[in-house]
Amino acid sequence: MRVCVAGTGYVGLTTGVSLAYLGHDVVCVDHDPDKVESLRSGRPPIYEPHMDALLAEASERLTFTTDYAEGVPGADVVFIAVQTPSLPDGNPDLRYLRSAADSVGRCVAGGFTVVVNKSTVPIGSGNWVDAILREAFESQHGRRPAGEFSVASNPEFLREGQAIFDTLYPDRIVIGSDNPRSLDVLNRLYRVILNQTFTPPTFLPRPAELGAVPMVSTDLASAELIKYAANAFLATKISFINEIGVVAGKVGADVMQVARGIGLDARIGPRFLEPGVGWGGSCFGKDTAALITTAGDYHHEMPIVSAARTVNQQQRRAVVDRLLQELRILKGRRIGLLGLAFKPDTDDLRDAPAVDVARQLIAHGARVSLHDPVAGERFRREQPDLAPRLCDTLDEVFDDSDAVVLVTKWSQYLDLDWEKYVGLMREPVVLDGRHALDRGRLERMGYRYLSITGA
Ligand SMILES: NC(=O)c1ccc[n+]([C@@H]2O[C@H](COP(=O)([O-])OP(=O)(O)OC[C@H]3O[C@@H](n4cnc5c(N)ncnc54)[C@H](O)[C@@H]3O)[C@@H](O)[C@H]2O)c1
Ligand SMILES: O=c1ccn([C@@H]2O[C@H](COP(=O)(O)OP(=O)(O)O[C@H]3O[C@H](CO)[C@@H](O)[C@H](O)[C@H]3O)[C@@H](O)[C@H]2O)c(=O)[nH]1
Repeated sequence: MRVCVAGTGYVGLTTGVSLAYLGHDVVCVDHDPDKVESLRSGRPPIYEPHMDALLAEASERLTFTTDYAEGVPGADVVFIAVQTPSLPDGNPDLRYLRSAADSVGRCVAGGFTVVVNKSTVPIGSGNWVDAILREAFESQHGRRPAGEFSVASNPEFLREGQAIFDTLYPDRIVIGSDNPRSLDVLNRLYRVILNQTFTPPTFLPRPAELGAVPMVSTDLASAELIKYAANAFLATKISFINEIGVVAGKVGADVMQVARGIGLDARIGPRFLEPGVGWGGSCFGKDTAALITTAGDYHHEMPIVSAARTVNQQQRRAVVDRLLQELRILKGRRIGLLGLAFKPDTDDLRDAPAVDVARQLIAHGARVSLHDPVAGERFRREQPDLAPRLCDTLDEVFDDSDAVVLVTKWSQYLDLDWEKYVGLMREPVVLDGRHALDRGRLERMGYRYLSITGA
């Protein structure tokens, strides 16, 4: 099938490259000429495991361009996957979506095209995008559209760092549409994923337990709400275990044992119960804010989701409080932060807890040194005022430091030769912000091990 994808960020690029790998002809459009240039020469502008390999495998069926006219006319499906970041009032900024929909509406021609919102968009955006497409079509063609396109919602659930895995082996595919023809087109587009009949890439084998992938076919508003509800639930689950972690610290219980003990209950499940510094990233903060704002439009408060956000902010402050408790004075102290990306296996720094924690420590007068195995280059661009604190080597981070904090659970930090560094520190304090290090082992090496929950 012929596919066009607007936006080549984490979602758009993953969608475009994966669909090309699966045999579709894909044109990816981005308004940023630097990204397009980089992709044309086979270099993904983002760090995502396996992306360069899949890009190379799918390159024959992939085109990158800044021009919608190269991809939209004659496409069976056009995905809109542009960013929808938060405005200060919590509403998503829809200007990129508006602009993309306008460009698509002007170019759509020939046959029937399903225009799919893959961006996470407020409830009702399907209708809004439909109206923009119609206006743009009319201004371009001088007549009203007569069934050339239909809008559908196909929310994305991929996790950064596992984006290609999640696309090829999703837990489910959700389609919101009231048009049977659109449903049929999207069913055909996704058939090989739904039935798992494609040949997996050698570097990403199919999980043994995976059967057919369920498809949830529903109306536009329900599909849009499914996306927000999923993210709000996951964010709340993490905040819940973090809140339990605080109580565990006070009563002398081990939150990891508690997480295991509740997670074995099939009704609760073991995933997303890892306590620590809390969630960050481009989605949970933005999407919980948008959900609360949407509910507010209907004069409804969302106390559970609001509390999940409050707890998450408290977790970031808890890092500083724990260091204050241990070191008493932070002024002049040298504190190293291990990990800047909001999670391992990505270079994404959006709403990264490390950035918040670094700024809080600096406000307390600490001298902060920062390290990340992958996100350093992006950090220099996006946080220029903090960039001078970035260290190229771990020796620099540990050298003469009063404490180091594990903020991001990169495997490089878990597998570190910790013994080598203990002698470099002025005070051998390790604050394990992810409950991921081996306390006994570190203590035997001479470290003073602290966890974020107070133990
Ligand atoms: N990142 C994730 O893990 C994730 C997962 C699920 C859903 N989402 C949602 O998907 C959407 C995209 O997120 P992302 O992280 O991929 O964003 P991103 O910022 O990484 O990428 C967006 C891309 O769109 C391009 N763009 C912006 N306006 C454009 C236009 N008018 N025409 C063409 N290109 C344009 C930008 O240059 C950029 O390359 C958001 O709504 C997000 O909430 C993200
Ligand atoms: O038990 C856990 C699990 C995660 N996190 C943190 O939560 C954040 C988000 O992690 P994750 O969900 O793995 O990453 P994202 O790439 O942000 O993916 C989320 O957000 C995407 C964007 O909407 C959705 O598509 C995904 O389904 C959803 O998991 C990160 O800071 C993690 O460190 C924890 O603190 N504890």
